[in-house]
Amino acid sequence: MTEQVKPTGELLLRTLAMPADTNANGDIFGGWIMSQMDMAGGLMAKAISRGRICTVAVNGMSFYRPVAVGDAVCVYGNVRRLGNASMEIGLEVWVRPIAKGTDEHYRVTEAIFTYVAIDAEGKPRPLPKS
Ligand SMILES: CC(=O)SCCNC(=O)CCNC(=O)[C@H](O)C(C)(C)COP(=O)(O)OP(=O)(O)OC[C@H]1O[C@@H](n2cnc3c(N)ncnc32)[C@H](O)[C@@H]1OP(=O)(O)O
Repeated sequence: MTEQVKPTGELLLRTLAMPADTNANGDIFGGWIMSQMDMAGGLMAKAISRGRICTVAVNGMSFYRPVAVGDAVCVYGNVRRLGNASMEIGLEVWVRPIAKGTDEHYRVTEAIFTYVAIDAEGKPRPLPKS
């Protein structure tokens, strides 16, 4: 893993890791983190496509460091590729362990999520031109 000093992309979502989101080790459950990423990327995909979307693929998912209860969890996104109906969005999760009272800010997870713009019948629709 290459240590990044700052996030890539736009801040899409900020939330707090809660006790209900822990796994058997007492750390935050990876599925919860993926869900936050999907929501954040989905927000960006909806804005780009100006309408309904669905998630079709998740690639290159890497978990670098654990997330603890009380951490501020921030999801950043950047557009990697726009196709006819599809959108590849690079997502990074960064943590601020605010409960520790430090200025630390580090990347814990990244992945590329692919979304497809769909119409009311769930069929792919072309992305708007501008
Ligand atoms: C919140 C949530 O959404 S949870 C996740 C739930 N997700 C779903 O229910 C999605 C289920 N999948 C589907 O309904 C269908 O696969 C659809 C509607 C997304 C796509 O239907 P398809 O018949 O595959 O459409 P088609 O072959 O025309 O592909 C449409 C676009 O999606 C892309 N695509 C489809 N499947 C994938 C995939 N697995 N990975 C990457 N891109 C994909 C295609 O490359 C194409 O991109 P382009 O238009 O930019 O060239």
